[in-house]
Amino acid sequence: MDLLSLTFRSLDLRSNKRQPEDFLRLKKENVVERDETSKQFKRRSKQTTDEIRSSSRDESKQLKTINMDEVAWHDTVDNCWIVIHDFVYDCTDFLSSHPGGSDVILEYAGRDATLAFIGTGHSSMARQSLERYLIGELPAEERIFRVPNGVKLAGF
Ligand code: HEM
Repeated sequence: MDLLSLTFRSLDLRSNKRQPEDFLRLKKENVVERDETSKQFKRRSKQTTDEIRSSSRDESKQLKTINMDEVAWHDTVDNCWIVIHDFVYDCTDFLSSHPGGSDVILEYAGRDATLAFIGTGHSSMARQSLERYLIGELPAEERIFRVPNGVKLAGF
C-alpha cells in the first residue's frame, strides 16, 4: 500500500460524525419540519453546504473539465493553478493577497493542495472565498474525493 492510500485510509477511520462545517457535504439531509399552516409535518431537504456553494455559482456556465496534466502546466507565480477537493482553482491573482503568503500556495502550484489547505485550518470564510477562483473540476476518473452521488472520503 502506498503512502497516499495510507493517508486516505487513516482519514477514513476518523469519526464519521458530521461536523457543522463539513466542506464536502454533498448528500441532502432529510429533515422533518412542521408546516404551521396545515399543522402537518412534512419532509423537506435541508440546504447543504454544497448547494450553497453551487447556488452562488453561475449555473448556466458548465464547469469545465480539466485534467491533472493540464493543471501541471500552470505552476508559476504568474500562472498558478491548484486543485482542492477535485476542483481546479486559478489563484494567480490571489497570490499576493493571500494572508498566509504566496510561497505556501506556490509550493502546490500545478498540483493537488487539498491536504495542505485542510491541514492549515482555513476558516469557513477562506473556504467560501475559494469559489471566486474556481475554473473547473477534474474528470471523474482522476478524482480522489468526490464520486457522482457523494464523497469518497468523509470526515473533512
Ligand atoms: C486559493 C486557495 C486559498 C485561499 C482562497 C486561501 C485563503 C486564506 C485565507 C482567507 C486565510 C486567512 C485565514 C483564514 O480565514 O482562514 C488564509 C490563511 C492561510 N493560508 Fe490560505 N488560502 C488558499 C490556499 C492555501 C494553501 C494551498 C496553503 C498551503 C499551505 C495555505 C496556507 C495558509 C496559511 C499557512 C495561512 C495562515 C496565515 C497566518 O495565520 O498567518 N493557503 N488562507
